[in-house]
Amino acid sequence: MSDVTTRSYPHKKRAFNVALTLASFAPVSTISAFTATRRHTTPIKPRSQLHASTITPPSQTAVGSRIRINESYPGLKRVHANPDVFVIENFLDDASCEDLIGKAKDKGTTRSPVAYAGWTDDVKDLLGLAASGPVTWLAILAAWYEAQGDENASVISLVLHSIRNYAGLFVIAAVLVAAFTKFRADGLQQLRTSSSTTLDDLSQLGAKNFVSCAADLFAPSSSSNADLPPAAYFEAPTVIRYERDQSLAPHYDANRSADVEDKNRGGQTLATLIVYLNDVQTGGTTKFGKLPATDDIRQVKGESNLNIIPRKGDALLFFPADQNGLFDERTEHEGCPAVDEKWIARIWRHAERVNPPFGLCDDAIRKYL
Ligand SMILES: O=C(O)CCC(=O)C(=O)O
Ligand SMILES: [Fe+2]
Repeated sequence: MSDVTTRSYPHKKRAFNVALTLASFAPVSTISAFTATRRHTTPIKPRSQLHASTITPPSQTAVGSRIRINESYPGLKRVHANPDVFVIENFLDDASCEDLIGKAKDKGTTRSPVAYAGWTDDVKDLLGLAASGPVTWLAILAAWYEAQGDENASVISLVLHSIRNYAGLFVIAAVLVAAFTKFRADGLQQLRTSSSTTLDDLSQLGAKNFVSCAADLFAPSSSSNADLPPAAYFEAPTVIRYERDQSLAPHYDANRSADVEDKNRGGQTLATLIVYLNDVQTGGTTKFGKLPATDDIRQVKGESNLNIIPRKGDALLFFPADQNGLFDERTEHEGCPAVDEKWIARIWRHAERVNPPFGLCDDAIRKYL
């Protein structure tokens, strides 16, 4: 069932598929699940994508190959193999990093959204459960109770009363399910405390350079569809600011299954590209709780998990799902609590074209890239 992304958070389970992906989250997102506004989640894919979990993670099915990238991209360094995680040294120059921060400040950042991806499935499941079980039995029971003491009660009137009761109880169940879903979404929002904004104006230096470098990096994976430029698969860059103590809880950027919500934004998230926009001395590392430490200089020392220290201009690249969209459990990651202020910019590369308002518009891609 659902994932809450920034996109999906791990404590999730199918029985109540109430779970965070973004999600990321996603991602997920102005709880994008409840609004039609642009999501600059994670989500918390959400997608998605920090759930209370009684949940046993599903057994890992064989994850296939990731999408192809330009393996000779300058500065590309693998810090984990299978699943592949790369850092890319000096991916963006200082001027681009500063421009991204400046434009995000000018536009203003708002609380980062967490997408409760899969909420439609949850609502369907919960309503189905209520309708087939308690609502039916309560309706019949209430009709039977009403018939007590009425000598003229017939089977037909019992059936009619049951139907009437069923309709009333179903409406009550629907209201309760809606309230529960809203409560759940509000809870997930606590998992991501940063603020963010999307920058889709490719006439701006930072956004243009970020998208154009990302397009070079992902060029080989779009060569199968020559009509679509690599940037057509991107969500518009999201700039995220973490102030002291702000964080993003462990989550997945892909969704286990949130097909309805994912449709408008290019389907599954196949790659996450994060650029650190400032140097961070303390806190704010990006940690992969299921992967071992690396010997790279950006690794937090004395830590047993892969945990990357933000360095201005460096990028981090990983693949939340394989090239066929199969969710990769091993890529769970988190933005550890900030001590120094931390700024990042993120692009999610989806499985299919991402149309505006989530993606970039074709004219701008043609004109600026
Ligand atoms: O802040 C970080 O280091 C990670 C951000 C992230 O995972 C996301 O935006 O989905
Ligand atoms: Fe993420």
